[in-house]
Amino acid sequence: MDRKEEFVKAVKTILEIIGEDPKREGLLKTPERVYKAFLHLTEGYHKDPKEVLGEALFTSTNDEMVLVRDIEFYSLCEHHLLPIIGRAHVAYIPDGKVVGLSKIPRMVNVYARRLQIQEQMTEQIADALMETVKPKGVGVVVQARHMCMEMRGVEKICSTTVSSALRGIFKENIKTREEFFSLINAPQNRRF
Ligand SMILES: Nc1nc2c(ncn2[C@@H]2O[C@H](COP(=O)(O)OP(=O)(O)OP(=O)(O)O)[C@@H](O)[C@H]2O)c(=O)[nH]1
Ligand SMILES: [Zn+2]
Repeated sequence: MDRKEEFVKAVKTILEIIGEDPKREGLLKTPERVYKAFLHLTEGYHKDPKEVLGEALFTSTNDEMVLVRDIEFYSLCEHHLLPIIGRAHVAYIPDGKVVGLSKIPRMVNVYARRLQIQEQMTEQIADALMETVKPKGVGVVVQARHMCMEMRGVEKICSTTVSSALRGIFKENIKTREEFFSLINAPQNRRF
């Protein structure tokens, strides 16, 4: 049996255990659909985030803060395999090199499309940027809703979890940190 067949068999078993009939018409193709969906939702395991960033590095004399905010993402929590839906705000101060802007959301996606806990994902994003672009510093804030806290468990549908990771000058310099948080929160920086 190949891996796909094993997956399909496992989903059929799950359907039976929850009281469903995997042979009923509406469910016939479900195990295969779930297989395809999970391959997509976890495709980040087969991609190297640092390679993604490394594809577009440009020499630059700019040394002011660059912020890509409101990067929406979908992930899965590693405890319950339920969705984490959120936004990441990623900033850095260049030190001789800037990265192609689109590569930042691409890198966020690579980490999001794995089984995650929010704090780990936040740190991974910061570290990948530090190691690849080698800037003066990095700031990352992630805001997310955890379906395992909304649809089940504690059932708090209004709670948002906020996590941050600061590196280099963002950690050392209070003014840089303040600039970062005010840029994230400034209403005029909301989408126009
Ligand atoms: N720190 C952290 N915890 C998370 C994240 N996603 C889910 N969790 C938590 O992981 C914990 C797992 O706790 P357990 O007691 O082992 O599992 P559980 O019985 O399903 O817990 P409840 O959700 O409280 O019902 C829960 O408190 C979840 O809220 C995350 O991204 N970061
Ligand atoms: Zn969970």
